Amino acid sequence: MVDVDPVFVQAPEHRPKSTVILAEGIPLIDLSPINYQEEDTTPVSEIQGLVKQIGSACKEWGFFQVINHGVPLDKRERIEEASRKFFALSLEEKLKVRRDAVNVLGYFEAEHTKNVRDWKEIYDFNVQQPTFIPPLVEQPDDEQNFQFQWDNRWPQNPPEFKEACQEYAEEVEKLAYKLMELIAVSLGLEGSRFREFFIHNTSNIRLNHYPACPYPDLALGLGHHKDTGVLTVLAQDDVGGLEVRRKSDGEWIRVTPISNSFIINVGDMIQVWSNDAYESVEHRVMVNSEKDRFSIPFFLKPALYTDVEPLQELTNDKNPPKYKAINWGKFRTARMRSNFTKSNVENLQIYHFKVSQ
Ligand SMILES: O=C(O)CCC(=O)C(=O)O
Ligand SMILES: [Fe+2]
Repeated sequence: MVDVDPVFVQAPEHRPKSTVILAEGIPLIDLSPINYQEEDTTPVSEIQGLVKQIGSACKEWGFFQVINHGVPLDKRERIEEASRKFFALSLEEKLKVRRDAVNVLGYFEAEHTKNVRDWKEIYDFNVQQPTFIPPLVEQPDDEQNFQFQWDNRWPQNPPEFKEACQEYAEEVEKLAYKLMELIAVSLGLEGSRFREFFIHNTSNIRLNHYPACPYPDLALGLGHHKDTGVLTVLAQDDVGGLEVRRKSDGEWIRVTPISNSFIINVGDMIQVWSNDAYESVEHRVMVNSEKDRFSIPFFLKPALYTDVEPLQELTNDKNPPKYKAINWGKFRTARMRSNFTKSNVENLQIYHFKVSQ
């Protein structure tokens, strides 16, 4: 045990507990009502029921699982297979598409969450290409290295990788937009209220590989964090290890894998838009000493130029805006930087934008 690299070691209060509480309470929502072939055949009452379920899941948990979601299983299996093949390549091969401080997309094996290194390797690609970076996003430290767009870095192997990724992205993105419509309605807004923010979206998909770990009681696959984007649609395999911090009592709850389901979680930007009506929730990933684990989150994110602030319709004299506007591009860039090093400074969080009341 003494030879574990200290960069991976979690502070005692963040280490896994020996007892696991299973997530019986996490809402399981059947999305069949939005997946009728002909739209007008869906009874209104079913949609209303669904909206209600989504609204209370977002309020009480910030986390829920969905089934009958409309994403074809063959597309999901294809990207899962491509991901396994990619991570099985030699490190040298994977490093050919490694991300760096300038281009944020590609392979990365040294990610830190809250300044502790995660026991995982990842591959990121953006759904919409190219991603143009407006000049206001960041003052480059070094003009020559400043990029005006982020490009996906596709590996040569496995040969079907790019196509598998793109086909899956198209489907999972549709699901994310449907969920956003339901969320909008559940907040009393027009279903299309959020659409404008995603015209030049920066949504991305991440392939996560958590190798079996000899120190599962000291390290985490992914340290506790909240997702910064708008909404996450996560495909996890059958190994398990994801834990969510229950809002009601702060306990860490294990999310039991359900085959062909997705885990949905509210991100920081919904929290800001909804003026804290729906809050993003902390989660983390355990590793184990026997099995590798794979997961594939889709992160719905707005355009870089978006100023995210509490929506006017959701604030009033009695419920004044709790946040100042957050420029998504600046926020995202600041967070990206902090992923590169183990520093002692906390990275940028939405509460730094809280209006003092
Ligand atoms: O691997 C998982 O189950 C969760 C991944 C996650 O939370 C993330 O990548 O932000
Ligand atoms: Fe996450």
